Amino acid sequence: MTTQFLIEQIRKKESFLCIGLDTDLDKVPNHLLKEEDPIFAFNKAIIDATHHLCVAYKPNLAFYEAYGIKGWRSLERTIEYLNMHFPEQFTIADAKRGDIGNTSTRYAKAFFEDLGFDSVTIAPYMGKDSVEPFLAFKDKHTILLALTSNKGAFDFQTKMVEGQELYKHVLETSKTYENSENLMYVVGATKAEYLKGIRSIIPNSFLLVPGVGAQGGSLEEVCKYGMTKDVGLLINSSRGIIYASEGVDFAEAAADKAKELQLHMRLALQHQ
Ligand SMILES: O=C(O)c1cc(=O)[nH]c(=O)n1[C@@H]1O[C@H](COP(=O)(O)O)[C@@H](O)[C@H]1O
Repeated sequence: MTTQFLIEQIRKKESFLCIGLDTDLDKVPNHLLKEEDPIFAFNKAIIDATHHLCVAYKPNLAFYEAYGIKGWRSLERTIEYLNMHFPEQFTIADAKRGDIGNTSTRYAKAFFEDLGFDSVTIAPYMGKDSVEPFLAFKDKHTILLALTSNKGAFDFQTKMVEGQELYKHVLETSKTYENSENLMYVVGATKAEYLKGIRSIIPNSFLLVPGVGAQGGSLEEVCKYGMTKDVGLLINSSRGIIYASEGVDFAEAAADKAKELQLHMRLALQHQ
């Protein structure tokens, strides 16, 4: 998907919501456990109930890999379902990969070609030759971890290196990579106060912003400091939406939560 198409979808739907499909069999409603593929049945119901309110879905690979080959099959069915029925949705494989060049190329093929995702999350720690193989794919997006939402972000990411925080080096250095126009960045909603500084380095890039809802980040603050003229934000919520109810009404409850966020986003877009 091109960035331009994503921007058009955001304008059309008045939403920059990304729904995280962190599907956990300990949390899905009991009646679904009788299904042949309960993870896919859950994801399908969530997608059917929410697709008009969001522009992106982000399955987190850990939740699928935890169930071995069955989990991988559920992931495959989920991305196939999205690509076939909702091709306007931007899809993110939240895999947090990155390795030496020839290995990164294989990861890129797995997520972009075999599974058919639009984007993948990547850890920047191994540097240029670990990131560029992902960037080589046209109309595919590499979402680099910049400043993450968790407490551990302060262990390394905010440490001063040669007079500047490490995450700022990640932003600046990655701009010099080949095909850097295919980069997006992760910035946690819990770190909204850093967004002004981040925007001074990457004024236009899209940011994937997790951490609203269950982790306590503020949607309003993220919009205030992170929004660009082309919006430039995808705000993710996973647990806060998909586990809004444990009962048979789980998909409707998820849609209600998604709608709440979308209404805030509509307001933010109107006041842009
Ligand atoms: O890359 C991510 O998506 C990510 C980066 C980050 O800094 N923090 C973060 O929470 N995430 C992911 O975003 C999702 C957040 O889920 P909730 O806290 O349930 O909304 C999880 O899948 C996390 O793995």
